[in-house]
Amino acid sequence: MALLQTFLKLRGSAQSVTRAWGCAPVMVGSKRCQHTAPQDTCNWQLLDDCFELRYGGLVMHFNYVWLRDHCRSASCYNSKTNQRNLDTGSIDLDIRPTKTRVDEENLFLTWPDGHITRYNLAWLVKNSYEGQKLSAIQPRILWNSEIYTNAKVPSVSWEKFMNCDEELKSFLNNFLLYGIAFVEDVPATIDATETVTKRVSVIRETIYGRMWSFTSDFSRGDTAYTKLALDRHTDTSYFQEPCGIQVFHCLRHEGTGGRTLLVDGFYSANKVLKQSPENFELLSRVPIKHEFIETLGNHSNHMIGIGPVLNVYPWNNEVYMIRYNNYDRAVINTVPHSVAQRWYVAHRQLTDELRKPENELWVKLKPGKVLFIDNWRVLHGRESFTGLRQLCGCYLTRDDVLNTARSLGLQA
Ligand SMILES: C[N+](C)(C)CCCC[C@H](N)C(=O)O
Ligand SMILES: O=C(O)CCC(=O)C(=O)O
Ligand SMILES: [Fe+2]
Repeated sequence: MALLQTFLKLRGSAQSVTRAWGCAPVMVGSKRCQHTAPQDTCNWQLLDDCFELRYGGLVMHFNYVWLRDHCRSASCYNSKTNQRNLDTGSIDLDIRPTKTRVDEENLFLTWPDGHITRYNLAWLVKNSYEGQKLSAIQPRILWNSEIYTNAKVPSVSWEKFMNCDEELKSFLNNFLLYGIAFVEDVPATIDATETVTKRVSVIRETIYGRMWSFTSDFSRGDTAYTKLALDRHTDTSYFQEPCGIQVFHCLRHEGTGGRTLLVDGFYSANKVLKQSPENFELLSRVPIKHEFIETLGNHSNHMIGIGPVLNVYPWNNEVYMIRYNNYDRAVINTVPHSVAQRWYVAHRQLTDELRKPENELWVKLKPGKVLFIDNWRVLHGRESFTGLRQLCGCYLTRDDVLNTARSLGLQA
């Protein structure tokens, strides 16, 4: 199936991408000049408000302050620490190069004070707005139940996972591609769950604790602590920064039901984008509130998170986080009545997609099987159950998981 081989990314229609600081496409004026590099593959011209470079099949536009600001010379940039030395505040905002030259691999710009900046052309391709737009920040395989099942994503086993970096890498690679990943044969204890988790990254302590373990004892003021079914949702939508990763390990269940539901939120978001860019836009622009109010026993918490259902990178409309929890969604008072109806229509379309049976992946968590969920992408839920059921786990900080992935050479 083509979908399996393709790394899909979510991208908006061209008109919904706003370019606040675009360059003027046509140029008149005395500074206009055209040059061709020796091997004829690189063309450039100094336009009035930007430098235009044609190279590597791309037409790129660079702001002049940007070109001064990103100088990688030793006095402007510390390549040992990868930090900028140059004081951006001291650049003349009307700066223009006094001399421009291109050889096979480099662009040389001489600035009014005589300083020379050398840019490798391939570096410019990679770091230009136009070049960046071509590649997704995060390659992903969007899935419904059939796609995920057919992919036969291998689980890793505890022994190997703990001892072999290649296993950790392939686990993280699958996690980044699909938003879920499993480790099998983990001892059914909170301690072992913590150990397996710490192999991936840093635990995020929250109002629920660091490592948590819960049963249906209603010890906290939330439906999770009951035997009731829970429809698909993301957790901690009421945090300004919802938790990046959720870890689940079912330590015991003597009873029926209690299966876990997983749905790829980005797959559904992509369907909305394809069918109705206007609805996608509403879900990515209109901010709404989620809230957790707890007054139970000695727990007193009031959390509020505000943001759109679909969080997208503004420069390419790639979705990076879905915030979807109908239980915890607060009173909508951030939306004028003229938008409310359209927002509900858009929300309904997303809900209909998320609820399609073919998008549902059901798994029964058993002792030994630890599930990692990308809580910014994959929704989880559960079937109602009977009997004693104990689930333990924790949340992870997202930055640190991505950091581990990058340190192993993965794109994240
Ligand atoms: C996972 N753990 C049981 C600790 C907390 C559950 C939090 C549930 C909450 N309604 C939410 O969606 O964030
Ligand atoms: O009980 C479960 O399987 C999951 C409940 C839930 O949604 C949660 O704890 O976040
Ligand atoms: Fe949850």
